[in-house]
Amino acid sequence: MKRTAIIGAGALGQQLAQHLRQTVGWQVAGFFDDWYATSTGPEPVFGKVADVAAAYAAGRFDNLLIGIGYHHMARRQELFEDLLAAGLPFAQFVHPAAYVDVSAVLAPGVFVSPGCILDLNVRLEANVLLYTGCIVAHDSAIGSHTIMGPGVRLAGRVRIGERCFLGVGTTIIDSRTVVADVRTGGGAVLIHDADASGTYVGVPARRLPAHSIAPESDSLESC
Ligand SMILES: CC(=O)SCCNC(=O)CCNC(=O)[C@H](O)C(C)(C)COP(=O)(O)OP(=O)(O)OC[C@H]1O[C@@H](n2cnc3c(N)ncnc32)[C@H](O)[C@@H]1OP(=O)(O)O
Repeated sequence: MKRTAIIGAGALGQQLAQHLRQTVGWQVAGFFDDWYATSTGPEPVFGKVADVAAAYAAGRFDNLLIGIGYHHMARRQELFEDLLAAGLPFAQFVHPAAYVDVSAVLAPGVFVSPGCILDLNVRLEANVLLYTGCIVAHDSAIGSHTIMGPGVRLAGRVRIGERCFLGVGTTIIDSRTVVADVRTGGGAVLIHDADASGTYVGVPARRLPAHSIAPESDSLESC
């Protein structure tokens, strides 16, 4: 049994932990968090992010997952890359209630929630997180650190860039490309390429002017 530590003891970290706790062969060792000194779950907060390497050397956990959510995409990437470069091993979690075709390729740090379906030749790059019930059809590829909200649906041959957040229920038709740093609103339907970073909403999706977007929060709290 591998003991997994989670970076981030807030809402997302607790959701990831709950899936691990209920999955045979997985155990939550504890959390690392620069803000929270305690966890709402049964496992301890071992310390801050700066303490991860020492705790690993001391044998307190076997591998890591990132529980930093869509309000902090740059931090999500930075932490993953720094810890990987420091030689920390990342887990790769696929919930037993997900279907993943044997041809799918999943990179380190990937998290696939219950109810997801990944079809033929799907590729998830490093640190991708799929919330519950996402469908990724054949030959689609999702870039590093990207998060897909509940019930996102990608048709075949869709390409998603790095650090994207696809809001709940987003649908993207086949063969479309989404560049890096795109965010979509809940229920957005992309029928064209998203060829500029920014926020896309509606049916069919339109890109919002930059001034109408709320700034990201400072807190690491994020679902
Ligand atoms: C497990 C989990 O919970 S994971 C998290 C899941 N959560 C989500 O998926 C949330 C997705 N977020 C949204 O949909 C948000 O509305 C965002 C990010 C698109 C925009 O949020 P904000 O920056 O606060 O923008 P704001 O609410 O001011 O809306 C800006 C404009 O976009 C429109 N708009 C916002 N969201 C949507 C939407 N989902 N669909 C259609 N139009 C939308 C607004 O009507 C407004 O239009 P206007 O300028 O013509 O009046």
